[in-house]
Amino acid sequence: MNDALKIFKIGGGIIDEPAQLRVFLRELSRVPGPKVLVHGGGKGASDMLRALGIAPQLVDGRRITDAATLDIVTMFYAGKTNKQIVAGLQREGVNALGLSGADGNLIRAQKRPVTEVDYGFVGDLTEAGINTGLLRQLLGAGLLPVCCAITHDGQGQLLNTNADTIASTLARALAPHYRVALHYCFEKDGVLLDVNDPASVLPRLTPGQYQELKASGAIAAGMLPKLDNAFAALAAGVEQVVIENALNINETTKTVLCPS
Ligand SMILES: Nc1ncnc2c1ncn2[C@@H]1O[C@H](COP(=O)(O)OP(=O)(O)O)[C@@H](O)[C@H]1O
Ligand SMILES: CC(=O)N[C@@H](CCC(=O)OP(=O)(O)O)C(=O)O
Repeated sequence: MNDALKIFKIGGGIIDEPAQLRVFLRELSRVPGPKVLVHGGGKGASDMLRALGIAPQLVDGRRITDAATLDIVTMFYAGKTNKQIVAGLQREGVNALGLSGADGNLIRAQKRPVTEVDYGFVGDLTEAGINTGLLRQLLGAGLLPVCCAITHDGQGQLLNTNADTIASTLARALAPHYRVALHYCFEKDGVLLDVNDPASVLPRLTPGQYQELKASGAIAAGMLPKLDNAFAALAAGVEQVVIENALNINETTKTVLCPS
């Protein structure tokens, strides 16, 4: 039987709040067994772009990434954010190793083709682009890989890739080698029936319920691409997919996705 592996994803809402990030990293250090952490940081990147006089542009939750934007998000995700998270894990006694997709050829992507929207330097992923051999070696050496949202195309071009998609694709690529649990962690306790009522956490969610709640507007905005990625992982052999509060990853309140 394969070993268990937990993949955690955190986004900009948590990363932007140093006290919350610290709580998450402490809780993560208490989770037993091999782990991978994937992080975004979209909120802070948008703040930094604005501070530098560039208006952030997002379409369906995906950032339009021109050359100047790519430079800044690379510095922000693969530099400041990744290294602060790694340093935070070291403080908790966890030997973390920060990586972009170019490092060790970890994540090779394809520049998104131009259709009605030109996303610029945005990378699309397939499971074949994930260097599972490297991840298995790092995990075998007792390291905790910390992966940021920057990938590469193998021809020297860095690309910006949505971090929810990276987490889902890593989980799918590693599913033949481990019993993978994928944890999407954010600032709420799970998927809510009413986004304004923190107590309305759905303990389980099926694809059918998701479609109904999407049609009624109860599930919207950033939760849509997150759940699309999450259900794709579940359908592709990832054993468990949960949506939960980054501050309470060792607690029981969360949304567990069910195949039917
Ligand atoms: N039904 C829902 N339950 C929980 N969150 C929801 C729901 N519908 C919309 N959302 C929104 O989705 C957001 C999460 O997506 P996003 O901001 O992209 O997260 P992250 O940056 O952590 O990846 C929540 O902060 C919330 O505002
Ligand atoms: C192409 C694309 O959209 N890339 C994302 C990568 C960061 C991310 O996904 O951050 P969160 O997890 O905090 O949303 C972006 O630049 O916003």
